[in-house]
Amino acid sequence: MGGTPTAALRVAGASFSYGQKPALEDISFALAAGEAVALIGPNGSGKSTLLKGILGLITRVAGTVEVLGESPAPTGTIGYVPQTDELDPEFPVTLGQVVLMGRYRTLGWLRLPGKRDRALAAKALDAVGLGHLAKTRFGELSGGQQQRGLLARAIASGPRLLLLDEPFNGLDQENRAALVDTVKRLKSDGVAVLVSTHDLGLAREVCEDVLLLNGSQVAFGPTEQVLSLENVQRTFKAVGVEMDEHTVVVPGHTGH
Ligand SMILES: Nc1ncnc2c1ncn2[C@@H]1O[C@H](COP(=O)(O)OP(=O)(O)OP(=O)(O)O)[C@@H](O)[C@H]1O
Repeated sequence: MGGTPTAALRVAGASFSYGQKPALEDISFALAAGEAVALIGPNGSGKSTLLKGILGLITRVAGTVEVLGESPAPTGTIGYVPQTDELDPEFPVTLGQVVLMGRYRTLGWLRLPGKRDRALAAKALDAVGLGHLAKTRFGELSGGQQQRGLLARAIASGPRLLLLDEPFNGLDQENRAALVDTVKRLKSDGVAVLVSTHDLGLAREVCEDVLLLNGSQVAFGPTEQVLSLENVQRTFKAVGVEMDEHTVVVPGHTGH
């Protein structure tokens, strides 16, 4: 038969807008099953906008977005982990209940979660190494544990494409290592991962490709090739930008 295999995600000439002028313009890239793409750009460059645009939460004013060759995405195929600072810290539920919520979309409104749903939620929580905290109130967990809990919620829904919005911000070494491990395992199970991050180490460690953004696409391609100092300087539009193993250092830029 031959031909190009269907990408988990294919974005072509896509622009997204909150109102008058597009917030993000002319994005084109593809992501295969079992692979990961890192989205890298300064604050306000459009990383969250792209993830929300792929989810259909923000208006696409040009181009196409296909998930598993279909548009709109087939129901239940995308998992999404937002930034934790978008959460209500008083969320009055346990970690186990948060993860079980990952099953609701698959279930639809009329069925209550059954034994299989509970087993899948427990398995997802174990996958992020937090099975022992299932009964802890979500708001009492550390930021890193909450982030891992939200990842478990997304995993419980059985996604083929996982969108992660800066999951590594402010994580200690233990939580970071646990997240890296989980992402690697998901990839080996065939899940495609699109992750926005300021962590160049993460991009190098788990992402085959990098998409550099600043209101529009600066570059896309294999990680080592695209993450050059010249490209990163163009993306951050700053003279004197330096890179070390993990971060982009921009003079006068506070980052997160
Ligand atoms: N709800 C909104 N309404 C209008 N404009 C918005 C909204 N959210 C974001 N924007 C604008 O869209 C552009 C891209 O923002 P976005 O949040 O996607 O960037 P980001 O790269 O995710 O930033 P950060 O690293 O700070 O999370 C910015 O110019 C921002 O001001």
